[in-house]
Amino acid sequence: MSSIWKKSLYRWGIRYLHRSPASFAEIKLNDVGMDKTRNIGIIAHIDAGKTTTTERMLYYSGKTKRIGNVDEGDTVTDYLPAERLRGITIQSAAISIPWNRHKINIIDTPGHADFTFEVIRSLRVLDGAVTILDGVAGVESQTEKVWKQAKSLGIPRIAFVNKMDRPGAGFSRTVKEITGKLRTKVVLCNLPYFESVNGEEPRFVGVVDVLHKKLLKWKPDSNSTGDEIDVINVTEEDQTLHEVFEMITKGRESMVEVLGEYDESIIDSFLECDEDYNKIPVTILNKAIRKATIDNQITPVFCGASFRNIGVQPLMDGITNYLPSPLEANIPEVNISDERIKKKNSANKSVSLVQDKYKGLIINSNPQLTVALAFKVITHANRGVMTFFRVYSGKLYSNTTMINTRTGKKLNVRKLLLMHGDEPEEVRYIGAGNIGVLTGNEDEIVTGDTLVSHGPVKKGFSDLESHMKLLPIEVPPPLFNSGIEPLTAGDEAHMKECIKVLIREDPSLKVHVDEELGQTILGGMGELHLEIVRDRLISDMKAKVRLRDVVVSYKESILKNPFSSASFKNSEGNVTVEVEMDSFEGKASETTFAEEEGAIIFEEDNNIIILGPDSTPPEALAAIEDRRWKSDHSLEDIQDGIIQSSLAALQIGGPLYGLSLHSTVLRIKKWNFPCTESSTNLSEILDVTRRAISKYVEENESSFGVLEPYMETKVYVNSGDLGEVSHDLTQRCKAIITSLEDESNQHDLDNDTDLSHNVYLPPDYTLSKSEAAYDFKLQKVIVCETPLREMIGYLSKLRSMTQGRGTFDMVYIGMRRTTKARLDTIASEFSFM
Ligand SMILES: Nc1nc2c(ncn2[C@@H]2O[C@H](COP(=O)(O)OP(=O)(O)OP(=O)(O)O)[C@@H](O)[C@H]2O)c(=O)[nH]1
Repeated sequence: MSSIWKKSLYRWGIRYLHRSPASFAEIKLNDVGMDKTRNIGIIAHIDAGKTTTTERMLYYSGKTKRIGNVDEGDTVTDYLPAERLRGITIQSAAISIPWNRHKINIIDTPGHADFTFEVIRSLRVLDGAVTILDGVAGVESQTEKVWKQAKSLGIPRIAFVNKMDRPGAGFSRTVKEITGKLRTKVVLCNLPYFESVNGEEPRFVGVVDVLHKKLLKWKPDSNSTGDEIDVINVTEEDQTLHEVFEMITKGRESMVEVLGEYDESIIDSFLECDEDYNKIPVTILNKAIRKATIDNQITPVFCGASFRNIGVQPLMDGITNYLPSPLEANIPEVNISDERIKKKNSANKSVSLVQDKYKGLIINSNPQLTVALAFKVITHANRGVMTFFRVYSGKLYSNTTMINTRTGKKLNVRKLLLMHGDEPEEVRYIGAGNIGVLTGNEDEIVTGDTLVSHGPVKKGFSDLESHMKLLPIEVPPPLFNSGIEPLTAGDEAHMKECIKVLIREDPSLKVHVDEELGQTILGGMGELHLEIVRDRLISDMKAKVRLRDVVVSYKESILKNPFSSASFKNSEGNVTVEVEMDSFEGKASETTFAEEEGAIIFEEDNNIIILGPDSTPPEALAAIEDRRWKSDHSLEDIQDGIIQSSLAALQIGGPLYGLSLHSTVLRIKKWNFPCTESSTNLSEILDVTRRAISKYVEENESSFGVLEPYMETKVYVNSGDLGEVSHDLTQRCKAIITSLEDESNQHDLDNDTDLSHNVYLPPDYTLSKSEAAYDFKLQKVIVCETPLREMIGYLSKLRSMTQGRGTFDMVYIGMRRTTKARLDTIASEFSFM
């Protein structure tokens, strides 16, 4: 009893029978209320199908007239030439689409680990995320990484198990990995449906909608765009669909069990419905799923095959049904700071800016004020500098004034745009909860800046308003370096201009000039990252430059504390600075200091600078007290100057190879400055600080050593290849193997509780019949720690050892000391860093 079930679909709001280009024309996207807005990101491992799925969403919403394909290089979201050429996403594209009388602002993010920063900055402005998983590969490393980041920001997620059409796809296996590796409870909204025609292998043709008790089948025809869906009512009486009915009943039963833990209304409804799972109304279930998802208690799971145009529309419904509106989202903290230097309070070890925290202030208590976060700055070939921002409160209007609270500078808001991939739409304002673009203001805004405005009202900014700061965006450290030089001296000015543009766009790209060698060094997240930078410089920006080989980013650090300090005085003897150094392991932000109550602690590039509580000269404090302070510079100016100068000195480098210092604690033990004289120059204390640090470094050269980046590496191989691959890892790659595990149960090792225990998991039909399933059972995971340098080009080596079957992934774990033996091998690479 198959029917095209048009009317009922509309009743539950789904518009997926006929794509209607004008479906939302009656409602202007910019006027959709906050409650009907969804800011979502699409996150996943590389190649899981994010762009493919996004393209379908654009098409079904009526936003595009044809489906773009990654493999043909004609997608809307991957619009950079480098993206289309490589078939990967590099920049997060922002696009607004209508669906279900809602507006979905989608950000399609890159999956490659080299572009993790792009994902992090996008996550900061999202209210919810769709995690796309490859049904064959399951939960991959980058998915785990971005999932954790989304979780730490409190962003609710739904999961989409994609590529269900591929041989070896395992829905239930992937769900087990979701619960195991991602540690979340799940509610399975859709189950995969396979059909066998004429005794052929079963083919994935649709999904079982557990909530609505329907079977949704898409046309298997390869020319079908997936607009038409055969919607079949599943009832107990229909014997032909007996199996599907069973799936729905079991699916609902486990849904009720999982949701019942959070929501009593589910249990009440179950009892009212004579304990019949199939009688519980959809509205009750939907409400409970929505609440538990927004509270980050569960993850709703959908499945499909985007490439075959199967299963995308129910996922879109899931977005509007279960992900939060900006009103329900986890609003980032707002800090009010009147300090120009970052302070870290030793008592709570927080690196956030001190002073009062007004959590939730923006939306709730000051709706008139417009507060926005600039999360991305790009330079467009025709439109110039474009700043992507998210408005958290109020409305940002064109032709008004705003203040950048980082610099305290007032800026003009000229043109405002809503972006649809590369297509702009000029608008008069962008309201709270939305993502927009402002043009102009070159060099005035960088990623992470907070922008405050009074909207169209002309008035000045109070002290409080001009010091508001939304939680900043953390920039990961660069792991690879490459020297860059102009082809001729005449090309240098243009090279510098181009680098400036790239750095403004991408804060994970670092530039450093080695004064001694006269060499400019670019630092990036990976080989691909720097390769793309080179392509952009040479092909897009026409810079005449040469980039040297990409090498790992090494650092120097003090390895043993000599318990001495160094002091430096200027020639008149009235400015002095005394310093000492120490080191720490791990992340600066997680390092604790026992006795630093009252100290100013500044952290950058994983170095910590401490202005101890007793470092300020008692004469200076007395001069402030007795109003004898005459200097043109305040105490804060001097402290700020000392910190900035220390930072520069740490960048200049260590005594061994001139590599920048890392994991170093620099203590300013004492400083003095003639504050009762007006004419003293601030630059004097900056110079003395730098010289005191150089003196310390020179005097303690023997205590310094080299650090190199280490990765936690997971290598996936068949058991037959285990011996050769392990041997190669330990011998050639200098790996320390920490464990050897079976792929199939790897996720259960760390955690005893099986979060999938009461979830109904249908049999994975395709698995037992496919070669891939066989491989999966035999797959082993070698978990090890490796120096990053030895992993360059590892994939091709691994492939040749495993007949192309082995894969690996790695995550940066920190800088480690380089052994003497390794130093001899790698020291030649230091010359161009
Ligand atoms: N068989 C099959 N292939 C798919 C499916 N979805 C995507 N693909 C293919 O998988 C490859 C990767 O798809 P993308 O959409 O570029 O994946 P992505 O996650 O956006 O990749 P990055 O942007 O590079 O991170 C392409 O060759 C797609 O055609 C699917 O449902 N089934």
